[in-house]
Amino acid sequence: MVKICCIGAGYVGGPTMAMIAFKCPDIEVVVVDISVARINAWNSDRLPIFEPGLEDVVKGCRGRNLFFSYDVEKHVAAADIVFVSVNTPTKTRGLGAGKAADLTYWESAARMIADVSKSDKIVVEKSTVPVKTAEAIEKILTHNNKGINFQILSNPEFLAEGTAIEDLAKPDRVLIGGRETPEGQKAIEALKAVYAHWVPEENIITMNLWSAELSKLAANAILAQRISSINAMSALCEATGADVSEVAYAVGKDSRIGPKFLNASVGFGGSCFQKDILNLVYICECNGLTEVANYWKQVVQINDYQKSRFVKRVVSSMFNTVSGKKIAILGFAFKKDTGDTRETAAIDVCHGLLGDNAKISIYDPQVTADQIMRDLAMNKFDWDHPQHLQPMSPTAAKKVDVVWDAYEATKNAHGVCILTEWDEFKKLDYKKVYDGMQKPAFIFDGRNVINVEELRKIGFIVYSVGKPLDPWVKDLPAAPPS
Ligand SMILES: NC(=O)C1=CN([C@@H]2O[C@H](COP(=O)(O)OP(=O)(O)OC[C@H]3O[C@@H](n4cnc5c(N)ncnc54)[C@H](O)[C@@H]3O)[C@@H](O)[C@H]2O)C=CC1
Ligand SMILES: O=C(O)[C@H]1O[C@H](OP(=O)(O)OP(=O)(O)OC[C@H]2O[C@@H](n3ccc(=O)[nH]c3=O)[C@H](O)[C@@H]2O)[C@H](O)[C@@H](O)[C@@H]1O
Repeated sequence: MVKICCIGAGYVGGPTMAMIAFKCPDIEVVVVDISVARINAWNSDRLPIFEPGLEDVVKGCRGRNLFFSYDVEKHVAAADIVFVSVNTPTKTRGLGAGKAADLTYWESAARMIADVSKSDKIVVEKSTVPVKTAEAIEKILTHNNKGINFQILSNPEFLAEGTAIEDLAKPDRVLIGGRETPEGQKAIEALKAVYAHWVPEENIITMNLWSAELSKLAANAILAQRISSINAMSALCEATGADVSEVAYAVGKDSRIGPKFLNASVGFGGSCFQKDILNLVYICECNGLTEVANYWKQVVQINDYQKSRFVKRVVSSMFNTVSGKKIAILGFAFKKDTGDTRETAAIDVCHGLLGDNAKISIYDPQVTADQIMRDLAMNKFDWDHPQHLQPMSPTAAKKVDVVWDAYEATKNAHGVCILTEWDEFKKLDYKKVYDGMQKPAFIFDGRNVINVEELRKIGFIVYSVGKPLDPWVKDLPAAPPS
């Protein structure tokens, strides 16, 4: 029986390995992590991450051929194929801080693999890593040459949170990069055989290591670029009376462009887009490609601009101050159908509003109060962030209240900001929300989920990203000086 061990039981390691175990009953899969709490949660009825459909897949094979353990070394030693799916965050200090990928976790995983291995192994890069990482990993794995053969493969993951199970069950493509040697090709075939249990052969693409590593960064950069492109258009729509949804629809009808990833928003979030683009920028700079680096940097800068533009809209609409006013925040996760808050636009928007002394009341169906408080108190690297988005003092957290109901959050509020596109926000009783609020009642839709006309009829002053402006907002400057 082929044995797989995956190091890292996070948003990628957990679901991807669960899918492999589910689809390949003849393979034993053990997911290991240094976090005991995370492993305990994977072994419990309350999984550590919220992901539609995940529970059924895990329950379908846990204890059969899917296991979660914190006995990292034992399971790595026993495996034929070791996936590494540890975090690769942006460096916060030292050389390349604020841009380069921090490979500390990867390096320590690789050293451990080298130390405990007694048999040949295929080591698979599942984490998103800078191009050429495999070369460094090879050096680490072979540093205490015990005659063991390690083959490194790059097998980047393309799942999106909230749709991870669908994405894993029917991937657009599975990418496998490896050395162009007979041993490298043999390793590629071995990994291909795992995916071939459920992925059609034509969707399994093989290539050289560096192309596979770079393809992952390129895909995320291009996806994020589409969002920044439409968000940049949203600012122009507001200035001209065009409607960004209509523009996106018209543009997306061009079969060369396609309709996906053209939803204007308060800004993209998530653990990867910003981190991977910054990483790409750093790699370009290291290769002397200044113009290319500046091009991609702009995708992140437009995203920061969009978040800060949203905050300015809120403040300027409400008589240029939100000081002492209650603002309801509906949605804190970086997108719907996940409880993940990493790099969510909501953090920057809340910082901006707190910076203007607002009192905020937050409701998200999947994010805990503890998580929100941690997010708002954390120090974020301040690369290129405008002044009002700088880290706040811990005392500011006292002005934050987290509640478990949208109506509670909006009660007595002067304004409502919708920051995540949860389906339930489309179905709220907005008459009830309006009746419970201070007047004039403002609503700022950062996700274009509400029916603007209906809400205006109720009496709300409505701002919706990229939509024709409410007469109230129209007469105000789009971006007053900070
Ligand atoms: N979150 C996502 O949707 C996607 C993430 N990725 C990439 O996958 C990688 C992992 O991302 P996530 O799963 O979101 O991160 P995560 O933070 O949820 O999970 C990483 C896990 O690795 C564990 N870990 C770190 N060092 C370890 C070590 N030495 N030994 C054992 N366990 C260790 C941590 O405790 C943590 O539980 C990143 O490189 C990310 O860019 C790629 C595609 C999608
Ligand atoms: O490498 C990764 O981590 C993953 O990053 C993204 O997945 P994810 O961040 O989970 O979610 P997305 O659906 O891409 O959304 C990212 C952000 O963009 C925003 N978004 C998305 C689409 C859109 O049209 N507009 C928009 O503002 C979302 O609300 C969210 O904040 C990619 O879609 C995945 O393919 C990739 O594997």
